[in-house]
Amino acid sequence: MTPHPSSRFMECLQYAAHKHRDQRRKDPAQTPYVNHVINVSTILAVEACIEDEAVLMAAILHDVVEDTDATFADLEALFGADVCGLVREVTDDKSLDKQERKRLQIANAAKTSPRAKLIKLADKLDNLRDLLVNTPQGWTEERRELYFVWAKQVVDNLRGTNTNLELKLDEIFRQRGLL
Ligand SMILES: Nc1nc2c(ncn2[C@@H]2O[C@H](COP(=O)(O)OP(=O)(O)O)[C@@H](OP(=O)(O)OP(=O)(O)O)[C@H]2O)c(=O)[nH]1
Ligand SMILES: [Mn+2]
Repeated sequence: MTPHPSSRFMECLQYAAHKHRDQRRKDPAQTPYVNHVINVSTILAVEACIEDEAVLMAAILHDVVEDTDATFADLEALFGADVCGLVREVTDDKSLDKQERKRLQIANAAKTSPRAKLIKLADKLDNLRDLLVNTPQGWTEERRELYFVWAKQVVDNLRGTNTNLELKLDEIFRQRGLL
């Protein structure tokens, strides 16, 4: 039988597309935000060969609490405690100021579970691939460069999780002279 996406997975896609519907990425083309979360889940399925469905679902939902009116209670009711817990692990606390959130991403990366680390690696890979070709609107060259430096500090605390993803991230860091 041909494998097919589960109805749970399809509902995740539909939910994320709906919640992020008015949000755009910061690239000059103002790509719909949902493209990013689809990229992250696709990186995990295709490039990291992850078959753990809760991880692929949490990748689709990874920015939905941070960036929309969705709550963890919503995710738990709709998609269950496992998926919700993974999203919780990769969600920044938006009540903190930006500098503190950036510092905590580095510090908390090491304490994250291996399944949530996969999502974080794929998230950074997609953001960095985008930054190689685009400067987000309103960013200076210096800010773009500092994002690569910061992302490497986060990734350094996620290592030992997935060889494929780490090799691809390292290729980018090498290209930028950081490795
Ligand atoms: N590269 C890139 N990033 C974009 C774009 N549009 C939005 N972003 C988001 O911007 C964040 C980086 O910008 P910052 O100024 O450092 O952070 P902030 O948005 O949280 O204030 C990334 O979040 P992050 O905290 O690193 O990860 P996450 O929020 O995606 O988990 C990324 O998801 C885009 O067009 N290109
Ligand atoms: Mn993201």
